[in-house]
Amino acid sequence: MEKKAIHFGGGNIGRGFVAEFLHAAGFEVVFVDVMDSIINSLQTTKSYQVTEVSDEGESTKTITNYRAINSKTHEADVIKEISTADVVTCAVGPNILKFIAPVIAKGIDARKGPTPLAVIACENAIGATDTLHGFIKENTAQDRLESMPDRARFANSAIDRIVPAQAADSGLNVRIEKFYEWAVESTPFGEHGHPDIPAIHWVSNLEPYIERKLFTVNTGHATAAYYGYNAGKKTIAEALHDSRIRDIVRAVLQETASLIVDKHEISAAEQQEYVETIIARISNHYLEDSVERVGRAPMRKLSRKERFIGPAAQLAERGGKFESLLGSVEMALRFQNVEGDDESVELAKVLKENSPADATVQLTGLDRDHPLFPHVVKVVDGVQSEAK
Ligand SMILES: NC(=O)c1ccc[n+]([C@@H]2O[C@H](COP(=O)([O-])OP(=O)(O)OC[C@H]3O[C@@H](n4cnc5c(N)ncnc54)[C@H](O)[C@@H]3O)[C@@H](O)[C@H]2O)c1
Ligand SMILES: O=P(O)(O)OC[C@@H](O)[C@@H](O)[C@H](O)[C@H](O)CO
Repeated sequence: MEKKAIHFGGGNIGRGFVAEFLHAAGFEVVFVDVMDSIINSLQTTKSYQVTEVSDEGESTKTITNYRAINSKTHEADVIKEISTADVVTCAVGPNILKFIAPVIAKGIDARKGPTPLAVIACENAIGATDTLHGFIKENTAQDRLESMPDRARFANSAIDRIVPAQAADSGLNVRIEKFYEWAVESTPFGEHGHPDIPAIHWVSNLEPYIERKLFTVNTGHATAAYYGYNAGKKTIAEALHDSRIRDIVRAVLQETASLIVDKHEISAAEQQEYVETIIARISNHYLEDSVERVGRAPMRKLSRKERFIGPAAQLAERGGKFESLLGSVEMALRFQNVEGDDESVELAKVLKENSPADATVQLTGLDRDHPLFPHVVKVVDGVQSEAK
């Protein structure tokens, strides 16, 4: 029988990464989304194209064998599909996980087969599948919790591929970079074994992969985005073309590299090579990735486990250097009232209505007695003072 994957989020990474590799692995993909326009296009178009763009030219793959369901209007259909699926993935954004959990919980509860469903959240966040699992448990009857591992297994992942916002006239087609990395925990599947998806690199300990990815790719990317935005640059490539910003990105990545090397079994030389690859990737001008997309949701990006405060807090605890990361935090705090970005509006409000210390607690989740706390308060105070 054909294998079936249910994928929540028919957006950029959903169509341009997850579905591509599920399709290549022989899965039928059922997209679930709440946006009518995406669902309608997926339902009426039998194929779309994923085009890799780089200095070496372009290469295109055609994706077929998918269906699409709107979970807003057809929840019962989604539950039925999950009850007979092999895999559930999602790429909806970390803040949306709580909204997709109830329908996944119902689908899992309705399962009868001998093999548990594999649930893999593909979001830029540490422990995103654990977070989703927590919400699914909250939406499952108490007397069904103990037997849930018979029906579903949950594996965290680290996912890396730059998929910028797509041109308005591109339809379902996606232009992306060639590079990709998809690491997923293998241990949760136990005796059942993990699903057969060749693009996935199965690992027993995900922490080095997700920390290295989030604190290098995303820290560097977001630093370029916020410095670029504040300097009037349009794209990440344009920001990195500015030697001042490029040097700052390098300085920030030197700080996070010291943490990665110190904490994980990754040598300084290997990390340096990784950093160079990342700088080359995010400088890819064929992608036309806007500073607004990469800087989106600044409150999420300033939160405790995220790309700036996450490594800076660990460095502060270990007596390491974090001054350049504080510069990125300052630039992120200035990403206010950006059109189309609700969090940037909320950020401006939090900064306006709170004392520096209270705003720091609210935005970063740092404890007041954490060694990083006074340093961030100073930065917050500085940004608040400019607005007065
Ligand atoms: N774009 C990238 O380069 C990239 C790379 C790696 C990881 N990611 C991560 O993937 C996730 C998605 O990013 P994206 O760039 O594809 O964003 P996107 O906005 O293009 O796609 C998100 C999709 O989720 C859908 N959605 C929202 N609420 C939903 C709900 N309740 N149920 C079902 N679908 C819902 C949206 O309609 C949209 O189609 C984020 O966590 C992001 O950090 C993105
Ligand atoms: O998706 P976000 O908002 O967490 O971060 C924006 C970009 O840095 C991100 O989407 C990258 O393009 C991606 O993580 C590359 O793998």
